[in-house]
Amino acid sequence: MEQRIGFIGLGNMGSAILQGILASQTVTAEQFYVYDINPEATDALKQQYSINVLETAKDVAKESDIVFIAVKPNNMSEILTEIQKELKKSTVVVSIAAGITIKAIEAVIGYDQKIVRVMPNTPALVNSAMCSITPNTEVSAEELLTVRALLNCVGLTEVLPEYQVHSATGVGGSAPAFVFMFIEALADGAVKGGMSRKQAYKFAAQTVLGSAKLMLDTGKHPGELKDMVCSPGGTTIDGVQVLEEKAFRAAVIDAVEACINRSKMLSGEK
Ligand SMILES: NC(=O)C1=CN([C@@H]2O[C@H](COP(=O)(O)OP(=O)(O)OC[C@H]3O[C@@H](n4cnc5c(N)ncnc54)[C@H](OP(=O)(O)O)[C@@H]3O)[C@@H](O)[C@H]2O)C=CC1
Ligand SMILES: O=C(O)[C@@H]1CCC=N1
Repeated sequence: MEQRIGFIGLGNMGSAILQGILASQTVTAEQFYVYDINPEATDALKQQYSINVLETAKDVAKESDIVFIAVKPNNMSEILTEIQKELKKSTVVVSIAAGITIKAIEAVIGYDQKIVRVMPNTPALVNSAMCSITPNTEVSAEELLTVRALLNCVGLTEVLPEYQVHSATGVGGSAPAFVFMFIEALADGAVKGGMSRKQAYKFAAQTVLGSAKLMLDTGKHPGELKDMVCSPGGTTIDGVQVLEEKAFRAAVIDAVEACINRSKMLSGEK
């Protein structure tokens, strides 16, 4: 890939995507042009990779063929206003901000600008992200392929209509936080039973990883896979009963729904 890739904002998510792409070796470090208002965010990356750290967001916009904007949603408007005049017509602007619609971005940088809205997640750092991708009508099939190829370097991608991005935020963008809470809780249970904290985290994390892989690789329904674990009169079914009594699944559904509602609120739909 020969494009110059820009990043404005290199916090948790921006740096995870950038480092994930670098690890895939599809793009060289020299092809990256980056800026973050916080020098600490770029200092660490600069020490590790020979990326181009620029002085302003405008400079990044000027240099890039594809520019990722990875600042918090409430910083989006100021950044878009700042870079708007520097964008070439051919530049593809990729926004990963939760709750910021393509329409809202177009309203600032122009309806003829190429925009791709992405909802990624932090497993991008280890090449295991799940990203939704939504282009506006200015983006050609070839440009969409290029952005998708970049994101495929950091995990799996699905092209979605924009109304589904709220759900992608709940089940993708935000969900790693819920999974980490689950892993932490699993480990706490094992520690309660006498296992060392270190071993408990290893067991819990590998069990979540392995279970997810089992489902993805076999294509089996999660209910069927759950049933395969529950031996009649065995240990697991007792645990399943406790989770049902404590409304585990209802709590998870409500958590995802809360993310969806917040995403709708941020985008002015609610
Ligand atoms: N974290 C996640 O798991 C996910 C995040 N997202 C989206 O990604 C975006 C970034 O989130 P996240 O990485 O968590 O946030 P962070 O706060 O970790 O990163 C944002 C970075 O942008 C910097 N920044 C703020 N203002 C500017 C500016 N004017 N110019 C350049 N850089 C600036 C921040 O600096 P400072 O800290 O000094 O303000 C910070 O380093 C958000 O819009 C979020 O919705 C999407 C999916 C998942
Ligand atoms: O919490 C947030 O708003 C961001 C978007 C999805 C994950 N983190």
